[in-house]
Amino acid sequence: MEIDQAVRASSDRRLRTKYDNAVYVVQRAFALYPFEEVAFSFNGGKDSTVLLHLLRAGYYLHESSSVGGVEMNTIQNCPVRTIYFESPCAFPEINSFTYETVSTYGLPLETIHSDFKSGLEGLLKARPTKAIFIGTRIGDPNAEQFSPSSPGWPPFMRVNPILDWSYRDVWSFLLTCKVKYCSLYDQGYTSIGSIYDTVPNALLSDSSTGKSFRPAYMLSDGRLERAGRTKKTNHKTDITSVSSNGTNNTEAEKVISCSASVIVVGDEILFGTVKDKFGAALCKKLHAIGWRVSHLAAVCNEIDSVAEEVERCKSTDDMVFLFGGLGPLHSDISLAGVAKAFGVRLAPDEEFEEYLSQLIGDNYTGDRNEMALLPEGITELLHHKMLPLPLVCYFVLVHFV
Ligand SMILES: Cc1cc2nc3c(=O)[nH]c(=O)nc-3n(C[C@H](O)[C@H](O)[C@H](O)COP(=O)(O)O)c2cc1C
Ligand SMILES: Nc1ncnc2c1ncn2[C@@H]1O[C@H](COP(=O)(O)OP(=O)(O)OP(=O)(O)O)[C@@H](O)[C@H]1O
Repeated sequence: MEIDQAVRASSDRRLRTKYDNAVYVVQRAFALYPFEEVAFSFNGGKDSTVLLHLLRAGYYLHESSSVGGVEMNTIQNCPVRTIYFESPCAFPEINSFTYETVSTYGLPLETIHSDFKSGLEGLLKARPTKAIFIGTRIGDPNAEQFSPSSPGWPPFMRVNPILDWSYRDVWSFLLTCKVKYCSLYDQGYTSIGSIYDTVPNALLSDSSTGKSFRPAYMLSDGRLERAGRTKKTNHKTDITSVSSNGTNNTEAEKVISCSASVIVVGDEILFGTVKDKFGAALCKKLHAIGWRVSHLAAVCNEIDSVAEEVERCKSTDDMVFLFGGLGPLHSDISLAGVAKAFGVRLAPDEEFEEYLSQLIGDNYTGDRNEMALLPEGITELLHHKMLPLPLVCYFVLVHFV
């Protein structure tokens, strides 16, 4: 199978590890659910293009293991039910790439002309669908690749084989496997939304002409992948600009008008096995410096719960303090929740990963399981890097609001 061969022949150890883990997730899903009850959510974007080829590789390996490898070399396609939410605001290049790819790989396509939630409700009513492959990436090594749809959504399992892939991983895969991708990426688009909210990424602007853009794979800092997306507007008045009657605030008034909310994340708080002392102490401190704390909430270790709470608080308060759920465990999902609330992606700190790989030597591949093998001093260092959520929140606030 050409995808598998290309990755195996590559000298990029990190890519091979990411690929093996992702294909394993695909194979697990094919083993767990009846094939006709699995769907693939495909939109012609780079992440879903990666996913398509991982599905082909996973399906090939799954089928060859179930029939003893006989004649399976001929399987090039993965006839998985494919769903595309086609929007009138989609780029024509995205539409044509999607339809061309569907035809090249013989994917049975179901086009849906409504929003995700109601489209999925209709889909599940029309045909039993237990699991849906999605090309979401959140760059969080602790994230769950199998995650049930959120409360309030129709019930299915979201299967996210590339959840922990970085921007660089996506491009190493597409370029190593030499597969076709949508032409917009060669024109400087790095993440594609609708025609109304997406432009080429200015960081790829060709400085000599100022007119053309370099290809998406040349973006060196994957954290800026969404720089070509117009930011969601924050309807809350900027506290440093004007007061409610339109006049400029004095410095003192600005401080007094600040409001905050405090979110503590942790199942143990909700189970009542641990008492939260930090929240109360923080409220006291804030009150002492003239801030109004409008809300103190405890939420469970779930990305969507954290995201919903942050979303709610950030639209009403000037500052949101959040703590808990920041360690290296699977249950530590706060960073992913904050990122989701801001509509941004967590990106692995590739500079730090490189530093780690120099410390550990050639054996480091970026696999999260290797964390357990790290010498104590480095684990501690890593811990320090992951701990200061207030700083991370600050970073998210400063850069994305
Ligand atoms: C097949 C599919 C399933 C989804 N399931 C959920 C879900 O269970 N809960 C949720 O909050 N959003 C769900 N979404 C919405 C996505 O999380 C996300 O908001 C959407 O892909 C837009 O992402 P973007 O802002 O990166 O373009 C789903 C989307 C798709 C295509
Ligand atoms: N309109 C859609 N139809 C079907 N699936 C979709 C649609 N929009 C998003 N998805 C699913 O959600 C995943 C994540 O979407 P996202 O926009 O983050 O990535 P992408 O479109 O693949 O790449 P890019 O970030 O470059 O736009 C997709 O890979 C796909 O599985």
